[in-house]
Parts: sequence; C-alpha cells; structure tokens
Amino acid sequence: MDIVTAQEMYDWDRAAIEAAGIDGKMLMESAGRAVANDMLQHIKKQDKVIILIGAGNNGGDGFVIARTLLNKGYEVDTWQVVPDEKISGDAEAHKKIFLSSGYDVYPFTTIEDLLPHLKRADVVIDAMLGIGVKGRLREPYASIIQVVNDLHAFRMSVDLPTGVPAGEGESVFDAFRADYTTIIAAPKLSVFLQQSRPFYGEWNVVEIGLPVPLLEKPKRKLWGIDDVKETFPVRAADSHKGSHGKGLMIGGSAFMPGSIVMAARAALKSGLGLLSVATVREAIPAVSSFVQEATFLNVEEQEGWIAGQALEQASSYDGVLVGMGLGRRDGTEVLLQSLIDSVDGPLIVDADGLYLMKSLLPSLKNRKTPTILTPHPGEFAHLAGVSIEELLKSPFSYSRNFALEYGVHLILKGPSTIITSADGEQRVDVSGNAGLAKGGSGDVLSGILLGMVLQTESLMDAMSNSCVIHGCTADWLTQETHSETDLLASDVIEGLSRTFRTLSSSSRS
Ligand SMILES: NC(=O)C1=CN([C@@H]2O[C@H](COP(=O)(O)OP(=O)(O)OC[C@H]3O[C@@H](n4cnc5c(N)ncnc54)[C@H](OP(=O)(O)O)[C@@H]3O)[C@@H](O)[C@H]2O)[C@@H](O)CC1
Ligand SMILES: [K+]
Repeated sequence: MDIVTAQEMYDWDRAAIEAAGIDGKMLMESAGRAVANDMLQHIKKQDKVIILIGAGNNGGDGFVIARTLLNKGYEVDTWQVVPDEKISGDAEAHKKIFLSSGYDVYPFTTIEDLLPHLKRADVVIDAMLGIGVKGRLREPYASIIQVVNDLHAFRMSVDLPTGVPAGEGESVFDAFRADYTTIIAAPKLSVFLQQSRPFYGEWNVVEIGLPVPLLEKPKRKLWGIDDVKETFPVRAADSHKGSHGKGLMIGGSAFMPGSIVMAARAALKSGLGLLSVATVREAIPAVSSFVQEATFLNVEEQEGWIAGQALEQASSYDGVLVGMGLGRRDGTEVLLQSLIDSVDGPLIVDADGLYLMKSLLPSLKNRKTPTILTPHPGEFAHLAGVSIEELLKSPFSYSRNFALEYGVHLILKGPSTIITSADGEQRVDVSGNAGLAKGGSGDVLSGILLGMVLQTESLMDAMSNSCVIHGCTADWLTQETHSETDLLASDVIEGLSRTFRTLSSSSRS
C-alpha cells in the first residue's frame, strides 16, 4: 500500500477528475460512504452520534457520512463549526443534498452552547479538517478540540485527526485525539511519525474509487505480512547448504557474548546455509554451547574485546554482519575499514559497529556491493549529526537523504520502522509491540537480516521482510502465549519456527 504526502494526494485527486473524468462530487460521495461504512463497525445502534463539520472538503465528506448514517437509522446530530460562507465547492453541493434530503444542520455559535450536546454524545465524529490544515489551529477549531479531547465519548476522525499535519517537519500542534481514524485512499506520512501517530488511534484505510494507475508512484510503501508471503523465497527441493548463503558474523566479547549468540541463532533459524562466528577466544566456549551449528574464527583481542585488525578471511564469505557486542574502543575502526574495503557481498553494520562507523562514512561511497546500516534513532542521530528530536520530526527525509548521500541501505528501527534503499525507495513496517523494547531485539533482527539477505534475490525485499518477520513473530507470541512484559529476544528466536512454517506453506500454495 502506497504512503502519500498531502501534495501526492491532491495530485491523485486532480488526475482522477481531469484525466479519468470522475466528477469531484462523485468522489466525495464515495469517500463519505466508504468512511461511514467503515466507522459503522464501531458505532452501536443506540449510540448518540455528533458529527463536527469544518470548512473544507473534509467537512464535505462529513455531510455524506452524516446522510449515510441517518439513512441507516442512526441518531446523528450534525454541527457545522464555521459560517455558511466558508462552505463552498463540492462540500457546498453535498450540504445542499443533505438539507434537501430532509436532514438538519446545527450552526455553531459558542463553545458553551455546543458543550452540553457534546457531553451527551457517545460518539463524536471529526470531519473538521483533513490534509488541508496549515499551521496551528485557529478558532473555533482550537477550543472545540480542547473540549472534545476531555470527553468520555468515543472519538473518530475522517482521513486525519483535525490539526495533525499530513507530512513531516512539524512537532508542535494541537489536534483532535482520535480513538479511531478512517483514512481515505492511502495513509499519509504522519501516520508513521512519533509526534503524530498517537493522535490517529487505531486506523484503517478505505478505497474510494481513485484510479490506482493515476497515482504518481511515491516509492514509499507500507509493507506487511501479505507482502512477505508474496516475496518469500521458496527453498528448492534440490538445494544444498551452499545454496543458502555462507555468512560471517563478527562481534561479541568476553563481557557481551549474549548478543552474538542471539544474532547467530536468529540467522540459522532464518535458513542461512553456513555460518561462521568471529569472536574473542574467551567467548567461544560460551557462544558455541548455544550455537552448535556454527563454526568459529578466533580473532585478536585486547582485554576481552575484539582488537582493531584487518580480517582478511571476511572476503571469502557471501555476506558479513558486524557490530553486536563489539565495544566502542578506539582502534576498532581498523576492523570496520578492512571490511568496508574487502567484503565482496552485502555488509550489514549494527550496534557498536554503527557508532564506530561515523568517521568512515565517506569511504562507504566506494563500495561496489551493498552496505546495510540498521540504527535505532539514537544511533542514526549520531551518524547523521542531528538531534534525536530533529530526526524524529522528519525521519523519512533524513533517511532518504542519508541513503542517497552515502549510497547505503538503511533500516531506521522504531514503532514504525523505515526501510530505505540506496536509491531512495522507502518501505514502512509497523509490526511488533512494546515487548520488543528490550536488549537483544536488535541482535535478533540483525541475525534474521543476514539470513534473509543471503537467500533473497531483491535486497529491498530481504530487508523489509526481515523487519516484518521479526515484528510479526513478536505479535503472534504476545497474542498467543506471552505478554509484552515477559517476552524475551530469545523467545522471538524460538517463535520464528511458527512464522516460517506459515510463510513456507503459503509460498507453495
Ligand atoms: N483525493 C483527495 O484529495 C480527496 C479528499 N477528500 C477530502 O478532502 C480533504 C481535503 O480537503 P481540503 O483540501 O479542502 O482541506 P481540509 O483539510 O478539508 O480543509 C481546508 C480548510 O481548512 C482551513 N484551514 C487550514 N488550516 C487551518 C488552521 N490552522 N486553522 C483553521 N482552519 C484552517 C482552510 O481555511 P483557509 O486557511 O483557506 O481560510 C480551508 O478552508 C481530505 O482530507 C479528505 O477528507 C475526499 O473528499 C475526496 C478525495
Ligand atoms: K478530520
């Protein structure tokens, strides 16, 4: 599913009207009806519903929604929160249809007048403003929102919660706090931003008849388990261990053997053919007792940590993952630089490796094979040289600019993980839950990633699928056997069996 900016949405709308010849009023009719039918799943017949209508086309949708609900016998009061002269175009046409159908509109006068009605409502539908909002909310929207957000009523928004910008870059705004939002045609960027995501509540996207081929492809997509099913590689019956990748993992220390254990087990569970682990001699007994299937490379060490050194053997592997448990000691950059220069296949850099990567970024541009960086926002802010706050205001832009500048593939981890390819294409994964906000989760994801990257033809599919496989496994576990409190990264590794069983059976059917 494509993710759009406000401008991309307006262009799509215009193309539908001008190129396809769909009448604007007809689009608004189908948008309003689709939203109403979606919202009905959350409205009971005995509920008192208030719908608040604003000045633009979002308000126009509101008139169609109100008419649809009234026609179906629901109890709905329709309040227009702006003067009549503000309602124009298609919205005005739908207001006329609404009135001519025999229904009434209440005019907003003061907040004191509206408040008693709001207090009696079980459901408040916000059709005030959508993608046309600019800057901080003016009156009467600001006061209405302040009052409505304190009510016990169930709050639903049409397309966007009023006040929430559709795009990136703004972190300070007042907005309607929806429990549920029915999004029209395509999710907007702000669905996936830390500052705006909570205002949406739960959300769903409805199709309204905009012709899909007329959307200028934004190269930005939501990626989910159904996409994974379509792109998951089938394991050929006549394959052998060499067909599924020969991977090398570098990291771990005498003090942190656990992170490489988790990454290694996750990679093997993800179908990797052969795995070698390069770690300090002291850690090998601990790691090997958990990872019997791997072979080991002994590397030079200093006081229990991997020392700065060139690792020539790295060039004989199909792909290399480096970083977890590596430590951040001065001098370890030498190891990373040697990998940047010599690894022939994909090089995945995670955790401490990312920290050490900062001074080496310019040399990544010279790599002939892919480099994948998997930072969380703190690590990415460090690499990009911005504050975390600034980064989280515009993570799509920062990721894209960074990927293009250094020629790297980027996985920016978070509740909405943004995956960016070196040519700027982006995908978003929203699977996973708060049970993953624990040490070890990143190591498991990296391990899955090494496994998938070496077995999937498209790198973008491998990256996006890894994130969804990781997140969905956590979701299934917390739905069926675990809680977000007790879920451990190692539980997710065990849970991969169920996920891969589902995927491999679906890919053959
Ligand atoms: N494919 C599509 O595009 C389709 C779109 N559809 C629907 O249309 C919606 C977009 O409609 P839209 O463009 O009329 O914008 P919308 O948000 O309703 O309001 C604009 C009004 O807001 C006002 N205003 C702005 N900022 C403000 C502020 N800070 N504080 C106060 N007021 C402010 C501004 O006033 P002005 O600044 O001009 O005085 C103007 O009057 C979209 O979200 C979807 O629901 C569907 O019907 C069909 C297909
Ligand atoms: K709205």
